[in-house]
Amino acid sequence: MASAFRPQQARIPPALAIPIPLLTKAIGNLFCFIYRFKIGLCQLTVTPDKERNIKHARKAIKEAAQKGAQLVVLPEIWNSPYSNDSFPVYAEDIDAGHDASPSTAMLAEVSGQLKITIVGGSIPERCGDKLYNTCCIFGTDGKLKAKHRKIHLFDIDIPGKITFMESKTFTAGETPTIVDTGICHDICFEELAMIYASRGAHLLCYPGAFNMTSGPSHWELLQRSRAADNQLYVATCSPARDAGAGYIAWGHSTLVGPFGEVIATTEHDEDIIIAEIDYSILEQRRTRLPLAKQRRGDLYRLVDIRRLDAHCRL
Ligand SMILES: NC(=O)CCC(=O)C(=O)O
Repeated sequence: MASAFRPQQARIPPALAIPIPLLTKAIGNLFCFIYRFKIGLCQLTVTPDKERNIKHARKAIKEAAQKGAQLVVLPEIWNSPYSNDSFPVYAEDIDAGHDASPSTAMLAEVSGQLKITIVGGSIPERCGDKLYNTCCIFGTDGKLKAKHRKIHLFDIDIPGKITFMESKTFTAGETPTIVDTGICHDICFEELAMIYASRGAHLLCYPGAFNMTSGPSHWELLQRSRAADNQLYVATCSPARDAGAGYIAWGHSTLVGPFGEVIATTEHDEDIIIAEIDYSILEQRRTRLPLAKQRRGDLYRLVDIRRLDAHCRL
């Protein structure tokens, strides 16, 4: 997830602020009234057996929670192989209820049971005749807080290296999600991260499946850039690497801090990273290096088109 944590929330007395998240406000905004909490990044192996993938994710979420994580993040496309042939087969109609979506049913059950927030990576979503690459965020009450459809589909063609066209099967989402999560390729777009930051996000989560070409060159660089530019935390969660898969994931799930520093990371095998996030350092760092104040709004400006759209439900 990326949990938005807005300035007025800093007035909440610390006694209330630690450690229980008193959650959520209306219309999709997820507010975590806490300064410090543990995040769990579950870098999972993904197989063609969907039932196994769901059971496996459930087990990993429980393990992360037992280790103290109050917010757990799963990888991009964790219930299905990452392939255009598989997406339509594994897709679930999330809006049609738990029977039609065993993957999100599990997330709802576990988040409520363990009283944790889950950023459910992403799964292929079927909506009418369209497919989306969709991340569902569940609150501590087990309720769906937001659904983010990947906005920037991953189309790449580097001859001899990698060709993958998500747009062959997926339709792009149209709305930035105020719970402030992106999916994978969304991390390449600084404007999106800036919009989230300007709306008060202190943590951006990107479930992501980079590959053996873009992973080594860009994965860490992009996370650290998004974090340093916007002075916030960035969390990424990848599938574990399967060298035999059609699309080989890079792995290296990571938490980056507001100076662009890597706080915790892993290699490419299955792993659960547990790391602490401390929102209180954000204000201190933003005071010491006041990028937001130094920005030259007289020379350049980011236009948040959705904010101007009166019909947009945030
Ligand atoms: N699944 C993805 O969106 C991969 C993104 C990626 O590798 C990139 O370079 O961007």
